[in-house]
Amino acid sequence: MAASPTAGVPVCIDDFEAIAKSTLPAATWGYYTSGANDEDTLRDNREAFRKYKLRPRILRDVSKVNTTTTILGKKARTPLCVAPCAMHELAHPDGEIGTSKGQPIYQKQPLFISTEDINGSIVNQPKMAVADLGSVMILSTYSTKALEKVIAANSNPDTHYWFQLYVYKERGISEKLVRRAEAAGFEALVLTVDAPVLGRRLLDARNRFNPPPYIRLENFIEGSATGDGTLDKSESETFGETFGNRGDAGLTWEEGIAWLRSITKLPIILKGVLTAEDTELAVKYGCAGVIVSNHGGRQLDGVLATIDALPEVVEAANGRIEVYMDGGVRKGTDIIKALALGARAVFIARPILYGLAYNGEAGAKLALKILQDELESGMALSGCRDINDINESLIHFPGHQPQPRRLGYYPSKL
Ligand SMILES: Cc1cc2nc3c(=O)[nH]c(=O)nc-3n(C[C@H](O)[C@H](O)[C@H](O)COP(=O)(O)O)c2cc1C
Ligand SMILES: CCCCC(=O)C(=O)O
Repeated sequence: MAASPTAGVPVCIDDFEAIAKSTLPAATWGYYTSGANDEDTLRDNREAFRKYKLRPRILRDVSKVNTTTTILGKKARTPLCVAPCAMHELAHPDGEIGTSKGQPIYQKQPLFISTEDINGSIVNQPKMAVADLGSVMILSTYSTKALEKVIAANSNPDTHYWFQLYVYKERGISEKLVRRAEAAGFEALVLTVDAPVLGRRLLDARNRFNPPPYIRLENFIEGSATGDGTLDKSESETFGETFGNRGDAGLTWEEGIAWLRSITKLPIILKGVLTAEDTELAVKYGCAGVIVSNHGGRQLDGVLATIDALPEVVEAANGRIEVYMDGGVRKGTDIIKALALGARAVFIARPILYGLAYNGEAGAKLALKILQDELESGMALSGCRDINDINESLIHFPGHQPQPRRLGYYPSKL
């Protein structure tokens, strides 16, 4: 874990986290940071990356590194994407619009953050001499800015918006959200399937976490400028209770996925797949992709870290659908390891919230820029010019090809 920032300006994601911890109200910090129960999975998500070591190649021309790829067949300028997170306004009034506008722009050159940047200019005013960069942002059903506003705030055609969906017992609520997402220009629906009930988050229970009154779940505000939904939360319910009372824990492959497919032509991505068996079913039920995710350790505690579950899912998908991952990604080399193990794209959640908490839109931009810079420098240092150069041969893991050589293996004359 990196030390906390010395001059107050974050230079890595752990710095943002340390600042968020000391500045956010305790209950918000608790909601953002915590996992379920003992938080074993929360910890494992990060720790597991360390087991996979890199096998860099040398003396390849890496004077230019290109992170362009395709996601669901559409051009993306980087495989670094934004996962859905409820209530960005808890971090900063810019909310999801700040995240959205923060996403497409980053400074293409120089590759590394300069002293000048560290001294502040990029923090307060991200440089505009930048190449626009686009990838995917998934907007949560529980966003604090209405879905129409978030998509309208972006002008970069290379940025793709997907809408994350929870299915409610009152299907009409979910159907309305689907219709609005379609009309607004969202390109895919991300159905979160690891939360039939809410995980037991002890910190939230102790804090009796409830968003402050100024927080509006704009996708549900009836009669607002853009919202026409009907899910309003009663005063006495906590956020978690609302979720438990309205969400449909009875959802199944046969009925639920078939229902969703029957009401939309948008591609459906399942978020929260951890096994080969469910990957096979996702293919069978016509899903376009799966996100290997354990909800950032917030749902079932004790499941595999996502980087450990990824190879099984990639193997089962066998190129038939795209496989993405999220969970514990905090460094450029984490992204490289996930891509090397077969992820098409990688999503981040808490780093964005910490970026927003630091400085709104500019903070979200800075967090993304740091990760993108780390991805590019990591690729250069591994001898990868192109995303397609990142493959399994970059990974060393005990039991994984190539096998580690035991001491004494080499002939003594060498
Ligand atoms: C505060 C918070 C809110 C979240 N809200 C949602 C949500 O509304 N929908 C969803 O599918 N996942 C949600 N997630 C899960 C993330 O999309 C993602 O799976 C996970 O946090 C990734 O791990 P990371 O935070 O380590 O990057 C949330 C996560 C956090 C931390
Ligand atoms: C109340 C749950 C919705 C947001 C969410 O998915 C999370 O907090 O993890």
